[in-house]
Parts: sequence; structure tokens; C-alpha cells
Amino acid sequence: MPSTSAAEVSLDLVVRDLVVKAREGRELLSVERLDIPAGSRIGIRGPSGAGKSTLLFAIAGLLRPSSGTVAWGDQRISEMSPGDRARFRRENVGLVFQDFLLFEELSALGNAAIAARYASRSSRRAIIAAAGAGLERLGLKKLGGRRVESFSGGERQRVAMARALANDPGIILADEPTASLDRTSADRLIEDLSALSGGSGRTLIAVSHDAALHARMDRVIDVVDGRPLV
Ligand SMILES: Nc1ncnc2c1ncn2[C@@H]1O[C@H](COP(=O)(O)OP(=O)(O)OP(=O)(O)O)[C@@H](O)[C@H]1O
Repeated sequence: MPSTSAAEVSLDLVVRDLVVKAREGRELLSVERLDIPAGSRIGIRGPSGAGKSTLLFAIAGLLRPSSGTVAWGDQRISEMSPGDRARFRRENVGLVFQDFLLFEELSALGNAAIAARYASRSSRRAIIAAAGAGLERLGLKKLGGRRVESFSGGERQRVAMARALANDPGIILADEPTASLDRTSADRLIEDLSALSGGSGRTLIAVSHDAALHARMDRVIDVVDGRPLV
């Protein structure tokens, strides 16, 4: 797993007048102003249904806002086509999400190194090596060759984490990364996430209900009724 960030360009997050609406017109999220300097470790918390995941999806470029701007450095992802947003994510963002989105028929290593399939020949080898090192660090080396269909929730979460980091992303976005883990595994994951971001230039933004995670962040943002309290 990489220990320093590959963020070659500064990816400060700037959000302005962002509004996300449901298809039927209900407002799900409204963010007047949010600035997150590159390299920050940010926790996001709030009641169920408050809009935390919607905020994470918006800043990941996984949804197109109804209005407003989301920019990482000079990349205004809110105005990009879906294809350009997907490319931005592939190159810059590691996603650790609740339902893992693993390929059941692939091995742990096959999943962790999935980015190699889309990478240039020159970076393919580095991605596969980083995926293997990530699995080892997360205690899954022995299971590396096994198909993930038989994995437990905690094992899946660690495969997803190794995958998110294999591409050496400048931005890590995590949605409830400790939710399916026992306390010991959760603390280890928090330790890893924290070490991989703090001081490296790599930004971490994690939605969580876990107080132990928030205790390790530089700043915690509360989201209530679709609005971050900043
Ligand atoms: N595509 C959608 N269409 C309509 N409503 C949606 C859509 N996605 C989310 N919502 C609604 O938007 C609100 C915010 O949802 P979101 O998942 O962001 O909350 P959350 O704070 O992450 O909640 P939890 O902690 O339970 O995961 C909820 O009322 C949810 O039902």
C-alpha cells in the first residue's frame, strides 16, 4: 500500500451554492459554501437521512447537482460530462463504500487490482503491486487468491479498501468504512485510513457514525436536514 500521496496537483475541494434535488423536485442537499484544503482528514456525521451520502456522492462526481459548483483544484466536476467525471474519479479518487461493489467471481487480488484493467501498461504493474501490498497490510494476504463470494463483510471491506488505495489516489472518500467491522478491525482500519492521509497531501473524507473515527480526523462536519453546519 502506498505510504505517501501521489497527488501531484493540489486538489483543494471548493463547493459553492450546491443544490441536489430528487427527481420529483424535493431538495436533498444544499451547501452554500464548503472549502476543504488538500490533505485534510474530514469526518462527516449526522442523523440517518440527513444527506451525508448525498454529499459524498456529489463531491465524488457520482451525481450531477441541480445547481452550483463542485471543484477539486481546477477540475470543476459539477460541469463535466459523465465520461469525464468517471475519468476524473479513476485517476484521483479512491472510493470505500458501504456495499463494496466487488466482483464476486474475481479473487481478492483481482478486485483490489481492478484499476489495472483501465490503466496504461506502464502503471499496471505498480497498481498490482500496491494491491498486493494493501491486502498484506490489511491481513488478507493468505486470502488473496480466493474468490470474494465467500468473504465475510469485514474481509470484503478490507478488499474494497485495498482496491481504493491501489491507484494511489489523491482523494479517499469513504461511506461508513467501519460499519461492518468488529471493534479491533475497525480500529485498525481507522489507523490505516488516518496514516494514509494525514500529512501526505492525500485528502480523506469519511461519512461515519463511529466516534473513534471522528476522533482521528482534523475536522468533523455535522450534516443536518440536508445542510452541513459549517
Ligand atoms: N435518488 C434519490 N431519490 C430520492 N430521494 C433520495 C435519493 N437518494 C437519497 N434520497 C433521500 O435523500 C435523503 C438523504 O439521504 P442520504 O442517503 O444522503 O442520507 P444519509 O445521511 O447518508 O443517511 P444514512 O445515515 O441513513 O445513510 C433521504 O431522505 C433519502 O431518502
